[in-house]
Amino acid sequence: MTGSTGSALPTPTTAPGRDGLDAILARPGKALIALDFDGTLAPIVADPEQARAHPEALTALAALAPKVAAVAVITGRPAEVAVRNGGFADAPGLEHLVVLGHYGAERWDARSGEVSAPAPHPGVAAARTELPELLDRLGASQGTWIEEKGRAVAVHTRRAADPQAALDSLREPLAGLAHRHGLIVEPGRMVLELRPPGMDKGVALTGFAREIGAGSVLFAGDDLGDLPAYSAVDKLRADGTPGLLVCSGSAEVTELRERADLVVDGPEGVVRLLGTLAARLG
Ligand SMILES: O=P(O)(O)OC[C@H]1O[C@H](O[C@H]2O[C@H](CO)[C@@H](O)[C@H](O)[C@H]2O)[C@H](O)[C@@H](O)[C@@H]1O
Repeated sequence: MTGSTGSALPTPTTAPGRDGLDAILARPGKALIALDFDGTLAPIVADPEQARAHPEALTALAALAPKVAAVAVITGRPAEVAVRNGGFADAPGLEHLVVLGHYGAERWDARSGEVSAPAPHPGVAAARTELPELLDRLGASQGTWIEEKGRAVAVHTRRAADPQAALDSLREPLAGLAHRHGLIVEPGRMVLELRPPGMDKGVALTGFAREIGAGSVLFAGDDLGDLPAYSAVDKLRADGTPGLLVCSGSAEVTELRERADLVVDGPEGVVRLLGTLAARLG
């Protein structure tokens, strides 16, 4: 499913994907370009605090944004963290950017510079309190650590000697903890996040596409938390809105590759695609 890269626009490998790209090219002013952050716009690193947008990302986004209906970042990160690590605040050309954080529960608008969000779920505080003792009791692998996310709490294993084994050993106990406090577990790349139910990137993407009256949608992601957005694009397509599913390819996650219309080479490939699309839209 890998499309060609370089200065020519790659050709999606599926018919719906080709229709999606054709629709974006035919009526760019109706196109929504929606992008995940970590692993898609920002290369994966061991310390999430150090994750930054690819050096060419802002240039590509700023070139594309004025030519399409909207550009949105849809991320599991708190919105303000994605804005900070992405360098999105006050970025020239991105005056209308929207960042939907916490899988869409939070929203930052570049126009106002403000974040709107619902009241915190009480289960998050309760789970947070129990989590360190639970990890101790389980003898969690060295390198396992807790990320405080405000509206959620996440357990990372990327720094463990065997990250996948460390992650797998925590799945059941963390599912139990989440369940006791009315939360869900969001699995990701060497991370298990305990977060409130009721929102996902698919709901977020569909809502924003409706809000702006999108006539076509491009969504790019790399991780399991992006699958609901893939399903949302499938549904939009079934309902008559063309869409293009882009996978920011990695060796860690294969599920998106199988459903994507176009697989590119990680954030480098995503940024190249965005830049090429902007150039093509002239
Ligand atoms: O929805 P996303 O924008 O993809 O955010 C998902 C999670 O991203 C972060 O974790 C991931 O990136 C880290 C930095 O590269 C990496 O160390 C970690 O292994 C990845 O899972 C973030 O820390 C999580 O809170 C986000 O939910």
